[in-house]
Formats: sequence, structure tokens, C-alpha cells
Amino acid sequence: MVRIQKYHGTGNDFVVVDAAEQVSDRRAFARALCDRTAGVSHPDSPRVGADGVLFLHLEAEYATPRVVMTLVQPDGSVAAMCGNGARCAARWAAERTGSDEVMIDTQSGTRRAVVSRDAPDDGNRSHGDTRGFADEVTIEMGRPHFLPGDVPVRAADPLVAEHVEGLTVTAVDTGVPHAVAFVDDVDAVDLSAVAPPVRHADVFPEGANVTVATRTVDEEPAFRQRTFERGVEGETDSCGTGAVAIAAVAHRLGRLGTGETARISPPGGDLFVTVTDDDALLRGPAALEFEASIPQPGLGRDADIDVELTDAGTNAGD
Ligand SMILES: N[C@H](CCC[C@H](N)C(=O)O)C(=O)O
Repeated sequence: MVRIQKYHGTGNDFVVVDAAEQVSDRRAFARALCDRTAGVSHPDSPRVGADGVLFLHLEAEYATPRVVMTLVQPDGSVAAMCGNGARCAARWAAERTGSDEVMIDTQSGTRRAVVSRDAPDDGNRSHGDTRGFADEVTIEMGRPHFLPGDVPVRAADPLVAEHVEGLTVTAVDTGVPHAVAFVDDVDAVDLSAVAPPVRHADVFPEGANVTVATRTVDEEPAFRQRTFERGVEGETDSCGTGAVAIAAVAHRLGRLGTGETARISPPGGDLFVTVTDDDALLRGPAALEFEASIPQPGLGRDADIDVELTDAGTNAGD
């Protein structure tokens, strides 16, 4: 049996597994649990499956606890960074250590996270948290990169507002590569048709997440967001690196000031991003959906990955 938890950040949902658990084949485990029709399900969770599995290794011996985060995606690939996942990882570590500050070691660098437990309810709570509170987490995401070698893009110069497979995109690395396109109305975009050719375009040797954004008429800087994710190979309800990518590109194009906070609204809730001279801050909720123990997929019981309800934290017996 493997002990799991499921968290989400503005609807971007993850199975969380302590790296100490014995999972012999992480790719097979992620493929099985993330499947949106046959994957993990639970009465406390609105959806079957997940957008990825976060394997978290806690190093609690430091004054500021550290977490090594590895995200294995539904197609079995590993993503170097995940903004919504990092918020979930920070909350997971905060619950175990009591520390409100956590360092998250990712394949694209170390990120500092601050968890605030008394955050005001900004409406995101409607996405559910079985513990009844919505922790807000801020991640220092680091400076976004536009240089071709950093994104990476196959070009001599940064790709800024250029046509790629039908979209006008700017390429930016916010821990993972994003192709960002500002459009008149994100809801009018047929993302499942428009995004794959961009995601696989030759100019992106490692592929790219495809993020579309629309500036909304508001007093504060605000954008609506939709992202088609590499590794999920579909649209997710929210993407943290994508939200940072929107703010970074808006900043580069002169549509967002240095130090100004933008509200970025993917379908799953609201995120807040501030681009400073040398960093980008991502703020948003992280919510627990359920905890359970499940049989390890691939050990002869693959067909049955409905969770077996165990102890506290579930509604077993309700
Ligand atoms: N959803 C994640 C991003 C995952 C990136 C991954 N899809 C890739 O680059 O392969 C986020 O909140 O930032």
C-alpha cells in the first residue's frame, strides 16, 4: 500500500507521495493514478485522476526545512518546475514541520516559499479543502528568462511577439518553457486545436507549454489565463508557471510595471504575480482534497485504484 494525499492549487491537482514510500516505477504510478477516467478517485474529490504526481522528500533538519520536489506528469515525463505544485509542496512541508517558511529544491533551482495560514478567504476556498481552510502560499519563482538558450528556443534572438503556427507568441522560461500569446478573448480560443502545433513547433526543441492571456478591463492589472500543458497534453484548470509567464511577458512588453501585482485568473481561481527586478512572486492557495492508502498500481491490482479509505482525513463511514 502507498500512502497518498491529493492537493490542488486553483484546480491544478496533484497526488502527493512522500518520497520515502516505496514506489518502484514512478512513471507507471503517475500514468495510472493521473488517468482522468480510470485514475485515482475519492468521495472528497471532485475529479478522477490528477495533473501529476508530486514526489516530495522532506529534509526537516534545517532551520528552514527543505523539500526536494519531483513532478511526474500523466504521460510519465518529469517537469523541472511547477508553480501550483510548489505551493502544494510548501503546504505539505509546513503541515509536517510547523514552519511557515520552506525551501523547495526543484530541477530548475531552489525556490523559497512562505505559507500564511491566516490568509483572507479570497473566494478560492470554494474549490474545497477538507480541513476547512485555504492556506495561501507565496513562491519566489526566480527571474524569468527570455534568452534562446534558457527557454530553450532554436533561434539566435529571444522570440518576442513572433508568429509560430498561427499564434503570436513570446517564449519565456519560468522554470519550464512557455509560449505566451495575448489574444482578444481567451474563451474564444479553441485551445485543444490551436495549442498542439505550437507545443510541438520546431522552434521549441524541448516543447513548450502554451499559454493564452487576455487583459481584462479592471483598475488593477488583471489577465485571464488558459494553458495547454506539455506532459498533460491538454488544458489544465490552472498553471502557476504559466501565470508567471503571462506577467513576465506583459512586463517585457511594457504592459505591467516593475513591482506591480497582476491578478491572473485561470479557470480554477485567482493567482497573483509580482515581477520585480530580479524575481517573480507567485501567490495563491493550496488546498488538501483527501488522504488515503492505495494499492500500488502495477502490482497486479492495476484495475483497482479507487482509494481504500483508511484513517483520519477521509470521510470513511459517512
Ligand atoms: N502546472 C505546472 C506547470 C507544469 C509544467 C509542465 N507541464 C511542463 O513544463 O512539462 C505549474 O503550475 O506551473
